[in-house]
Amino acid sequence: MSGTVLLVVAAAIFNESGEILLAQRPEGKSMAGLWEFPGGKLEPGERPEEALCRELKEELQISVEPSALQPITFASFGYPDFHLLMPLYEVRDWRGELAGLEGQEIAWVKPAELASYKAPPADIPLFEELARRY
Ligand SMILES: Nc1nc2c([nH]c(=O)n2[C@@H]2O[C@H](COP(=O)(O)OP(=O)(O)OP(=O)(O)O)[C@@H](O)[C@H]2O)c(=O)[nH]1
Ligand SMILES: [Mg+2]
Repeated sequence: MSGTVLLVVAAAIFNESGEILLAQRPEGKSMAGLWEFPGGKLEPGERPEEALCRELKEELQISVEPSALQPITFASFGYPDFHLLMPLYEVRDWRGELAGLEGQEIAWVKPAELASYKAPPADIPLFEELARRY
């Protein structure tokens, strides 16, 4: 059994070619080097959509309207020290120049090629679902 439930919000950002953005977790964070969806934890009092828009601004410099977040699916995964609950939202519209602001590498990946990126275990079923759906 893992401990407390941690709510993390994440985005599948699609470009006009239908590729999805993955970001590489920076050195010094847990699971450094693995490829993941941009996003993060909620701050106290935040709504999930509000938190995701804030994270996308902080991590990628883009402005996204909460109304532009479309729910796709979610991850529910037991890590040794917490249980991750992570809704994944589709994002196709944003303002601003997209750039990795935390020194993270980014990649635009065709849905069918997601599986070749090394990712946190919680993300594997999400990669499979995206490859099926898009
Ligand atoms: N953002 C994000 N986090 C994920 C994914 N998959 C996954 O297991 N996680 C886990 O969710 C947790 C929180 O994510 P995070 O580190 O991005 O949180 P954060 O942006 O608030 O960063 P911080 O901890 O530096 O404040 C981490 O333990 C992370 O490993 C994913 O695809 N995207
Ligand atoms: Mg984050």
